[in-house]
Amino acid sequence: MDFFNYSDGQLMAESVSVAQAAERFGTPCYLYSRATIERHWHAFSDAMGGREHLICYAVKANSNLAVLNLMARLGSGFDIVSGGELARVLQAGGDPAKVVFSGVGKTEAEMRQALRAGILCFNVESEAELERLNRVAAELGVSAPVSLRINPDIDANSHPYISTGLKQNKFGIPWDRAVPVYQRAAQLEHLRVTGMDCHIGSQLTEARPFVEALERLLGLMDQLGDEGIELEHLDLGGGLGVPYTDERPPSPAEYVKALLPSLGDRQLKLILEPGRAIMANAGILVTKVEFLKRGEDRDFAIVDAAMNDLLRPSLYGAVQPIVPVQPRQGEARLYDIVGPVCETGDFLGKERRLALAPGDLLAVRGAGAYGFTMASNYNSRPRVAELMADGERLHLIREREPMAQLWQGERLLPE
Ligand SMILES: Cc1ncc(COP(=O)(O)O)c(C=O)c1O
Ligand SMILES: N[C@@H](CCCC[NH3+])C(=O)O
Repeated sequence: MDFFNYSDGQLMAESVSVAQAAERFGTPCYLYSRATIERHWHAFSDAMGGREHLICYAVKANSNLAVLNLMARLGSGFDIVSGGELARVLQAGGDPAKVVFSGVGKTEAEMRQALRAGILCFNVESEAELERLNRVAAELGVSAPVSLRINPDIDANSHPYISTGLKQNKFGIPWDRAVPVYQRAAQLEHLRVTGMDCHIGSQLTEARPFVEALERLLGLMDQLGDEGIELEHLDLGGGLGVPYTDERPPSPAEYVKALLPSLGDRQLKLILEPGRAIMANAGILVTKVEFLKRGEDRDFAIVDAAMNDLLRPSLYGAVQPIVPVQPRQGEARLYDIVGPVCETGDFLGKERRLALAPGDLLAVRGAGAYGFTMASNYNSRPRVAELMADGERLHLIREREPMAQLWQGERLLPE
């Protein structure tokens, strides 16, 4: 459920006309809906009933400061994967005590930064990382809160690039090493073992793999309990899918409800790290048709947005709906919707049946997650503006990059 609907033949973002937003701030632009973001966040939180929990929004999905600030105002925690994401969270007013730090390659500098900020815990992904974290914490004279990311070897049935919980993936500590690594962690003087973590993949469309992972982790926790290692929290990661087209994933409420029975009355805080499920359908990418071109066996609609603005179709073959902002009468034809970037793989959608004329506006739906955050300057294209609708109000939350920013920091060689 989102707040992008048609009214009087016009696509609206809440009560804001998308066409007027494009007129005012130009295209391409990302346009988000505050009400949708808040609704999705609450859907997770409300389904928890009385259970102790923390929603740690996955910053990588959309890290605009205005988005992070909305999360902070809701009381959200954050899942980060870099020092840059931590800096953004702090800049946006997020609470460092609600930050979990994931990722396989944390540098010493990032560890220092996070220890100084006082984050909730490090989701440690390898034995070498554990040793490094202990050393860095010792240098600072502090104790680092640690949760081990366990790779439960579970098939998420998602795209191979975004499945993370199989033993051939680079993520997490192998299932069969979990107990000895916990024992090692418990011995290290500058670590405090607080939790267990996993993240099995992204865009999962069924609850079953999550429940399986949860049960595997709970079994492991019981084993650790026998060894005298008691944990305070269990972090099940993110990964709940969204309906882009005809996928039918469980809703956040159905997903949380599927998890709760396995937890029973254990005194354990449940952490979730949703990104896509909160943001994907809270945003659209608005783009203008520059040219229509008749091809041999298909037509092309050449639009002003490209793979550098929204990479998912090119990278994963992801299919996201593309709809007219002001639907017109007339003959609908089959179009490949392509951008101006010099790559054959530069497309936003293939074989879409649309009635189009040059100058028309299109909206790519489901673009609020992994849209702007994966954007690049390829072909020296400035990154686009980001807007947020809030009821009848429209806010510019990131300016379109000025040309000069393209070469900011670059230097010529001396004569
Ligand atoms: C460790 C971790 N947590 C959370 C997420 C968020 O995933 P999603 O956006 O699928 O909810 C990801 C990305 O897949 C991740 O790698
Ligand atoms: N970027 C991916 C998801 C990867 C999630 C990051 N762990 C996507 O757009 O679907």
